[in-house]
Order: sequence, then C-alpha cells, then structure tokens
Amino acid sequence: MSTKPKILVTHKLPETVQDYLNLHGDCTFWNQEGSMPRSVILDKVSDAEGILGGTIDEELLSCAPRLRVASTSSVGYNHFDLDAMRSHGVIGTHTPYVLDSTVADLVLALMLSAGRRIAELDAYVKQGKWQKGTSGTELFGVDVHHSTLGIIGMGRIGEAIAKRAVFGFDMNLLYHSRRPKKEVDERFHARFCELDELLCESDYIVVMTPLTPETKHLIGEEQFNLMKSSAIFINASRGATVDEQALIKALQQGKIRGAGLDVFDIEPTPVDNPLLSMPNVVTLPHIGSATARTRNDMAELAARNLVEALNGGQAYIVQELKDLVPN
Ligand SMILES: NC(=O)c1ccc[n+]([C@@H]2O[C@H](COP(=O)([O-])OP(=O)(O)OC[C@H]3O[C@@H](n4cnc5c(N)ncnc54)[C@H](O)[C@@H]3O)[C@@H](O)[C@H]2O)c1
Ligand SMILES: O=C(O)[C@H](O)CO
Repeated sequence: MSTKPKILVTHKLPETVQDYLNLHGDCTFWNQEGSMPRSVILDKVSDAEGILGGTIDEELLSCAPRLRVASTSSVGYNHFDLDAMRSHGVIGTHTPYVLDSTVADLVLALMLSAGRRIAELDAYVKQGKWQKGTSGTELFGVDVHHSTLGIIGMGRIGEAIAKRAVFGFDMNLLYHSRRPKKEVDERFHARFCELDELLCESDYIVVMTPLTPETKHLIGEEQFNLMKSSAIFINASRGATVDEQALIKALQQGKIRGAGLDVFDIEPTPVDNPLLSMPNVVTLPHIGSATARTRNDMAELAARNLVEALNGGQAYIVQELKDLVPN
C-alpha cells in the first residue's frame, strides 16, 4: 500500500507537473477540458489529504475528513472559505509573483485599448466605416503617456503596473492601498492618497485589490460620481470589487468615458450584459495570467506548494491561515 499522501487534482495540469505530483503523491487527475464536476469532486475528495483545485467550502470540507492542504493555481483565493478552512484545520496555498508581469502587461493593454479605442476602431475599419472625408476628430482617444494613473491596491501586480506606466509611458502615479509604501513613492515618484482624492484626480483608474469582505463593491455609484467624465476605468481584480450595475449606469450616463474589464460579476458574463454592447468598453474573458508560460509556472508552483505544505516545507500559504502551520 502506498504511503504517499492521496492528492486530488480537479483540473488538467501539464504532463511535467503531473509527473512531479506522481513522485510525491498517490494522485487522482482530471485530464479533460474544464474542471472535474462538483459531484465527482465531493465523492473523490473523501480520502484526499491534498487537493489542487478551485472552490473550497463547507460542503466540500465536510466530505473531506482527511484533507490537510488545498492549493489553488491562482494568486487570488476568494474562492476559499477561509473560516470553514480554519475550522477544519485545512491550510490554503496560492501562486503569487509568477504572474505579476503577465497580468500587468494585460492591464496596460486594457488601458491602451480603452483609451485609444483600439477594439472599437478595429471594428470600425473592418466594417468599412473608414471613408474619405471624415475629419478624424470622432476617432480621438485619451493619451496614456503623461496622464495620471490611479492604482487602487498597490501590491505585487500594482507595482508591476506602476513600473510599466511610469517608466514606459511617463505617467504620473497616484495610489491607494492599505498603507503607503515609501519604496513605491521613491521609485515611481508616486503619491499615496485617500480613495476619493485618487478618483477625482486620475485619468486612468485601475482596481487591483484582492476580493475580500472589505473590497466587495469598493467602487460603486458614489465613487463613479467622483471620477472625471474623461476617466477610463479598468478592473482586472475580481468582478465583485466593483458594483457592476453602478458601472453600467456610470457609462450609460457619461459619468466616465470608457472601461476595460477582464473580470465580471458573473463569469462567463451573460451575453445580454449591457457592458457587452457598449463600444467604449473593452471586455476580456478573465485572461490576466493566460499565457502558456505563466500558466505553466502557476501550475508548477501550485503543485510544489501542495507537496511542500503536506510535508511541512516552505510554501506560499495564504496570509489568513499562516498561523495554522506549526513553527
Ligand atoms: N485578472 C486576472 O486574471 C488576475 C490575475 C491575477 C490576480 N488577479 C487579482 O489581483 C489581486 C491582487 O493580486 P496581487 O498579487 O497584486 O495581490 P497583493 O496582495 O500583492 O496586492 C493587493 C494590494 O491590495 C491592497 N488592498 C487590500 N485590501 C485593500 C483595501 N480594502 N483597500 C485598498 N487596498 C487594499 C493591499 O494592501 C495590497 O497592496 C488578486 O487577489 C486577484 O484577485 C486577477
Ligand atoms: O487570481 C488569479 O491568479 C487569476 O485571476 C487567475 O488566473
């Protein structure tokens, strides 16, 4: 009988990562597209000590008496019910750092696309609307360079965005976070400010906080009312950090100029979401970290975290559950 810990993996992993997990665990993999159906997870998790997969909630935990570690292949872990994990003594791990640059690249792409109307005007050309005699003013956008960027949530990804914006595009930087960061102020000539001030003064506003009870609907009607009517709003954090109905209203009423969104309240977002028919809104299907290299790095790190945490080694344990690990 195998003495290796039983591990359940609920979505497809690269072969090399499966090989690594097979060395360290007695593994059940899911090799189809999408993720293992919930009913199968609830059945198969009954004897697992480690799980590499998505949502961890009370229902799953009560089916998993032997579970010790839950690993997610993402930096965000709002799909972990932290209270339930704590009460079941289950540690959670995640994948910080390895995706910072890839997500920051995408945020800049959203800023450029929404500001300079790339997606909208690509459609304009392809639909034959570009004709002789247009003055061109109707094609004007908002400059990225030398504009003021306000980043809400100056963490790992926030800093990677700051680097691109300040050194690549000469942007002026404001930020709001849980605390000011002297190194950010110095490196990027940035200024920490309260949320309201950031909203009033920024040309581009990027939300990059985790989704927590405090950040749920951090940006709502009151906050959109403070923004410049020329502001471009970007969300690549989680859909629920923003009140989506308030965003729709702000765009419909011209309170802001445009938006770039990688995340939505409901994902996949329904096709009748009014945001999808607004030409001044760029929408993406939650692809912040979606490059082959970065997703591979994330999968490797998620697997390593799981093995290390099961063996009492070094892993990226989520902040809120670090105290569950014996010193
Ligand atoms: N779109 C995507 O594909 C994608 C990819 C990666 C990460 N994300 C999201 O981005 C988030 C941030 O990732 P990170 O690695 O930069 O995390 P991080 O923990 O390094 O940074 C988050 C920052 O937000 C700040 N913050 C937290 N609560 C706040 C509040 N109430 N008000 C103001 N600031 C607050 C923190 O102080 C911290 O500086 C993830 O949690 C995830 O939800 C999305
Ligand atoms: O939190 C993350 O890492 C992303 O949203 C998933 O790729």
